[in-house]
Amino acid sequence: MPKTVAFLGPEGTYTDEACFFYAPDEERIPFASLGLVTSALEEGKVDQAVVPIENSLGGTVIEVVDYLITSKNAHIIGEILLPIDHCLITRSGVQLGDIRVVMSKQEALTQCREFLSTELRFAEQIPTTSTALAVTDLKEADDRVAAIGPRRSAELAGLPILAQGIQDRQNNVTRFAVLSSNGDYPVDSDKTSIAFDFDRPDAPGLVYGALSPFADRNINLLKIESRPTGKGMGNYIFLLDFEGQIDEPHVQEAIELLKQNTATFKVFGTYPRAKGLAIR
Ligand SMILES: O=C(O)C(=O)C[C@]1(C(=O)O)C=C[C@@H](O)C=C1
Repeated sequence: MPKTVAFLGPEGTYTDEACFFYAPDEERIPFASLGLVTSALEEGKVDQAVVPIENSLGGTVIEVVDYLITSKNAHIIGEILLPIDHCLITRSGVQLGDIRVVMSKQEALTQCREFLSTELRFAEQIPTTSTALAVTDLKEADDRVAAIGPRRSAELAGLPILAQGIQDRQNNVTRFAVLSSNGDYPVDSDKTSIAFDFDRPDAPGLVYGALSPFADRNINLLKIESRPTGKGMGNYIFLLDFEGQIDEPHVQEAIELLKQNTATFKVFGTYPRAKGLAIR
């Protein structure tokens, strides 16, 4: 039986493309928002989900990282790096000077900040649940409205592209995570993502002390960031990506030492690191 894989719809989103790249032969199911995608996984309605987690211009997709922090079921089992090339899409016959409103997912608006602030500086920006939804909504909108989305979403909607490559940098890439509710990890895993917070008040050397067991064992850290815990100003949970599989002895040693100072400790997943960009 094919697996069911949830993704952020409708058809034509960047996540649709990443999901197709990951699971061309599985049953791919679109959901109307990221919240609905993660709930479907959490409630066991689908086997897996593909979600955007980080962009090279805009940084973390906060909604997804906050879901991973609280989820009881989700594990990262893979990642996909997709080049992101944004198009300005309109109804037919519309010129740049006609546009008063630009709709897209907030992440896409953020990635096109320079274009929007120079070419469309007086246009109102309206966030939508996905880029492709903004594009399909154009069909019911008037000529003053434009959308930012992938070329494929314009093709699917039969709408013209007024400008392409409007993101602030040409080498714009989004990292997507493949999430599973099954705890098994892929055999060829070589990257691990964890989260932790400290069991003691802030003090000099706290983060240094937590990370030094990784440096001492030659474990390459790939990413570190913090998110507020919500328990008050100055309370953070740290998110760490590093090279290595969770059950390698030197990784286990570093984690055991780290855990001596943590209140919360969670493994988001151990999975194969993306070897290159997903080719279209
Ligand atoms: O709206 C989409 O098309 C998506 O797939 C979501 C998303 C995101 O949230 O990061 C994915 C890639 C781009 O960075 C912009 C939007």
